[in-house]
Amino acid sequence: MHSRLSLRNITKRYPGIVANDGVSMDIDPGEVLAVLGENGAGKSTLMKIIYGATRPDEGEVYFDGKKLDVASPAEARSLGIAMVHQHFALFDTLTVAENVALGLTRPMSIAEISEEVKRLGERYGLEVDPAGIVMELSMGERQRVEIIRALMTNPKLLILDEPTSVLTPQAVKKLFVTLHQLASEGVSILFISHKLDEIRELADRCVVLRAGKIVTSVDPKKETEQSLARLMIGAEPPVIREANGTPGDVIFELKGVTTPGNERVCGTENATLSVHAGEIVGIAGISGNGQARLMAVASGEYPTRPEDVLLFGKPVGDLDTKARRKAGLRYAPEQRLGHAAVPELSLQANTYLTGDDLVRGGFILEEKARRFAQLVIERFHVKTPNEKRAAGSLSGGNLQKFIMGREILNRPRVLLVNQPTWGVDVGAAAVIRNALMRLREEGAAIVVVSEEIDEIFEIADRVAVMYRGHLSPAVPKADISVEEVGRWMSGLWPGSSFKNTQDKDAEVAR
Ligand SMILES: Nc1ncnc2c1ncn2[C@@H]1O[C@H](COP(=O)(O)OP(=O)(O)OP(=O)(O)O)[C@@H](O)[C@H]1O
Repeated sequence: MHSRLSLRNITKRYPGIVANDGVSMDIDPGEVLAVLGENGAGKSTLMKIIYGATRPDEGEVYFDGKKLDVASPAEARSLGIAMVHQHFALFDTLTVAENVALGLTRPMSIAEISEEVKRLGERYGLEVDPAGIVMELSMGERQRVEIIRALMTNPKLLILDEPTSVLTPQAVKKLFVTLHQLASEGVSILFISHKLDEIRELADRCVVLRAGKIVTSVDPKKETEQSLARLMIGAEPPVIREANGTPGDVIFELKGVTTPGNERVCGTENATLSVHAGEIVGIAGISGNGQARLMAVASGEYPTRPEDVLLFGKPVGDLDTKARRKAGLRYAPEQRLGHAAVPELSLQANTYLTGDDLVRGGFILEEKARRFAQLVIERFHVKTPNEKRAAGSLSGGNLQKFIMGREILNRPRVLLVNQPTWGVDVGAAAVIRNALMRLREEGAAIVVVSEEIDEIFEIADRVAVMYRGHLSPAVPKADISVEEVGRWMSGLWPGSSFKNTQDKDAEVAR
């Protein structure tokens, strides 16, 4: 029997970097293989080569025993190779069904596609509205579209580049059931994840990439999370610092903010939150429950009545993001490319976007910006040859580190962060979380929206949950358990108007 896929001596160089360095590996039919590696280790590059999105400089790819020279993703798909990307490869202005249509290998009408999207969504717990415009979907919903789109091509090899980063724990469970089912039907699965527990749960085998080379191949079920982290980094992973210091005055408030939603975007309903200097409030919840709007309201991207948002006790609801930055509030949004950074611009030029002190009298202070970009790269261990590189050429995790570093090193008094460690490896996640803890110790008020309950419990002082636009009270972390937060994620917090809901979400949470 042939391997489903064999790689022989794959090498890919980019200016100044060998992204893949003589990689050889095999994957059998029905095997689930995880690829583990730090940000920038070369995982995505390898997947793109298999999928025909990038050409290797050297080496061969064999699929079902036949030598392949895949020139394009369309060709890969027609051979039975499907990929779920880390950076969603969706067209923002098209509907879900239209996006799916673009990835199909056989012609289907939009009506047929919509039916199929619904059917697959229900079967695999990946519900999404086929008529929804992608631009207006949450990250979690976009991820679901990507996965459904891949499944619709009936792949023999399914490549998943961090597919669970924005899925709820329940959706991850369902996805894993789906993937196990697909594997038992003979589909080979190549899976990139930074979540070591997921690798242990899902994969039959795990290869570790370090600086473009495979350093080892292990049975992840025989490893611990600690030992996997050590294999990946080549050293002990950093430890998260303990929270020190007591919170000060309330310096940031949302005062019963109600904003209209529409069919696609969840608004907010009487959202109230007070954040003290020197504390981190974590907001848990499934994405698409109003977190994006809440952050837009808090940051100034969605103006409200002045008195809806208070910064240092002053009404700022009608001020834009720039004016709020001037007053000491900064925001690191969820979407790295397009929202937080311009992919075509260099890292240095991306510092101008929120670096108000890098521009004077309409002129850019080039040298200051260059030094600042270098400082971010150094402090946040961003792997890139230099600050002149385009943001879009960085690996996903490295760009995330750069964006977080850009905002944190500006020393904001209030920091709003949406998914701070999305797609970031365990070592780098510790760097980011520690930087947030340090900022908190220095007296900043920090709001972290995260779908990772573990992350919230690791860094937050108080925990709140968002559900259908409603924000729960923020309670001290010591007063609530992970299970309870899980229940609150279905709106079941004390005093909530959803307390008696018997809907599907609540069923799932139980
Ligand atoms: N188009 C490109 N141009 C220049 N350099 C690139 C390009 N694509 C990738 N690289 C570089 O190749 C290296 C490997 O990147 P890759 O995206 O494969 O890493 P990764 O292991 O997937 O990281 P992450 O976990 O952060 O997604 C990185 O140093 C990256 O900056």
